[in-house]
Amino acid sequence: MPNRSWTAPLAQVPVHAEVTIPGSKSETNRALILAALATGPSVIIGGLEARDTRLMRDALRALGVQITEEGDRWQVRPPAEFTATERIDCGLAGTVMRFVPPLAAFAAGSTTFDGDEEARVRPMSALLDGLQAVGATIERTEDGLPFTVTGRADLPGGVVTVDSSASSQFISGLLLAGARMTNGIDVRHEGATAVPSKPNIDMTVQMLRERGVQVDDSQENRWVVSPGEITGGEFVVEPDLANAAPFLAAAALTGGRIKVPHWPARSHQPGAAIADVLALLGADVDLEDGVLTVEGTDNIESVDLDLHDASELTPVVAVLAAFAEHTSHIHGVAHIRGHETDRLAALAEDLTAVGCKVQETDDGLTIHPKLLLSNTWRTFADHRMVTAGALFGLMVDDIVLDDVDCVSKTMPDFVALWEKMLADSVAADELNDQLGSDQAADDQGTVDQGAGQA
Ligand SMILES: O=C(O)C1=C[C@@H](OP(=O)(O)O)[C@@H](O)[C@H](O)C1
Ligand SMILES: C=C(OP(=O)(O)O)C(=O)O
Repeated sequence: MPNRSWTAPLAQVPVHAEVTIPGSKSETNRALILAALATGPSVIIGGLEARDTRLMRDALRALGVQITEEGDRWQVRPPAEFTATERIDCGLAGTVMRFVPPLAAFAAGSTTFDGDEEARVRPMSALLDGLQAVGATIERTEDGLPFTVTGRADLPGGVVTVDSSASSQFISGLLLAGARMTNGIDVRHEGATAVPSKPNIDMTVQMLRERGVQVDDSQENRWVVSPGEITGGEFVVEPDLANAAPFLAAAALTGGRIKVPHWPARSHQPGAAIADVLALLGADVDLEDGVLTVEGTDNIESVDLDLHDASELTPVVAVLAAFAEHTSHIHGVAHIRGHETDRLAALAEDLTAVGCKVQETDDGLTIHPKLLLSNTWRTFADHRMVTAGALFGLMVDDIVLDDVDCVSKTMPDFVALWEKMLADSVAADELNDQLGSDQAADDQGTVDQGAGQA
């Protein structure tokens, strides 16, 4: 399919809208995996409908799981035993390539995993080493896709030491399947740097505990999952807070106001950090009755931010930094060179093309804001480069994204939601003008009347 380009619309007025964000990719795909491993049926409510979760459902079905979608209620029936399948397509989904192989390791037979061309360079070896250590057989040529998993229903499990510096998903993948292993699993991280995206591991632990699994995470860099049953049940998915970020950032950038309903009071999604990050960047942020409101002020503050725990936010923060008065620094995100694309290189290229001065560091970016120009914004098959380009295009005319469809990885309705946000903002502005002129006419009437009475 040819790439579809899209000219990001300019903000005609400061944005002013309420935006309902679809379900979290990370929670949806964990809920599906855990429902597949459970001892009884589950219902997932509000799961994300997007490419990554479609690939996950297809992968699980191929391993023998029954899934039926009725609107936003998905019924999941686990199989008595997983069945091996010829090929599983991971697309570009980290959660599929890192969470599904441990399930294939319970199937007696061989399953080959492959994915998009861009997926073949994403790191995998820590997970594959870990799976070998717990008893699976892996055939592989490189540190990545494609590879073949040959499993057994009675996978022993046990102690596994992995270097998870490149992604938290290696640990999450092993933990999610650990309770089903004969001895459970005891995962330790030993590596050059701290595990990134730690809140995502906390999310894994919490979702396991909600399903009756015992997890000991009391020691740093060690997670112990006891063998036992994973219970089914009914589970509700939170909105995807990383996908809320570009909409909320639009308020900060245009001096407008965006409200996002159903914002969780507490969440293990790294995207929850957007509220604090936007406050640091100068916006007014308020959470009341489950609605997060971000209101832009006149300026974007420059920042010095460690995004190691919330690296999904890097593209949005980098774009905001391009509109600050002074230089900003982002660090702690070396591992995002292994995300959908090398995000540090991609952001440096796009921001340089539109006039900023950007330095890539080992683990981040230094962004000096400069004259901003129209240009092509390359998206590198990365959904977050689409949302970042849209954000940039609110302020600079004629920003053309070379491929917008890759946003379907986690938000197929992004363009519609973005354009609706802008249309609602124009409508709110016109209404405001109308109310303003009605009020002025009323005031004038009062003055005239008053004058007549005098
Ligand atoms: O477990 C998860 O659901 C995720 C973990 C993180 O990956 P890394 O640890 O590779 O950053 C995050 O960036 C990704 O979007 C989703
Ligand atoms: C890194 C991301 O995705 P994945 O789940 O494919 O790793 C992301 O969505 O920012």
